Amino acid sequence: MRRPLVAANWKMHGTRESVNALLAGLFQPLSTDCADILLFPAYLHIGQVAKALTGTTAALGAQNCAEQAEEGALTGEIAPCQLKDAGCHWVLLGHSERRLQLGETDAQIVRKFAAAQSAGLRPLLCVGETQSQREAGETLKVVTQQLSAVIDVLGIDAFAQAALAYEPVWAIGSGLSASPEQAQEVHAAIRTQLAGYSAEIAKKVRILYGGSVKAANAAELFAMQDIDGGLVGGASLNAQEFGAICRAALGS
Ligand SMILES: O=C[C@H](O)COP(=O)(O)O
Repeated sequence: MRRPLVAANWKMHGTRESVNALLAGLFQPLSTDCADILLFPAYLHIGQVAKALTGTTAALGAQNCAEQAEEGALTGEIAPCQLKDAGCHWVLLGHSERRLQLGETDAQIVRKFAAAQSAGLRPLLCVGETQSQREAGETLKVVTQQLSAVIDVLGIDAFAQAALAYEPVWAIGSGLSASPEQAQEVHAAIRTQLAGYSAEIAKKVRILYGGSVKAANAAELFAMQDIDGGLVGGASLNAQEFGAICRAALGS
């Protein structure tokens, strides 16, 4: 049985003050044993969130990292070893906003994945198709290619400590979630692809769904066999809403 994981991606949101208010509102979900909870604040707020999470079981992650594990002369970048030092356990990689708006390639994502792991961070790799790819019937092809890009270079063992998030681009921030059946179809395909390399890893790896997850739809999404939790954007900026999503994971 896979323990549910609910992750909050705060993206480029928040001030020191609003982050403190959000953390205060999250005190109850963070201290209730309903799911593994993971917060991805903006880089600037990592220290502040790390301090607030002391004594809770919640984990901390960064939304991105540099392509090399160690520090060096690379202006404006943040090395995985620095994230680890700041208290991060996880790093989000391959989010569609980075792939599509910043031109991040599979090759870069693979280098970040390797760098993160060698610094002791666990990657949460995002995959997902655009609206036009879905309409062209290319959903499974796109998602399996994004996953293969990592497995082909780093091998299946790279997923022993990692997690995946299926995030259909058309569902992100749109209010239009994939239906539980649409999401389950892709999650099952991802697990089957992993099982082609290692049945053990396929069984263990958590595959989160992301894309307009809210309190109102979380329970039905998390009830699906291969959906092991959520990667929550907008709704994670509201403590009550995110708390309800975490509680929904308890019933899954
Ligand atoms: O990383 C989170 C996803 O992009 C989902 O965002 P959303 O919940 O605002 O649709």
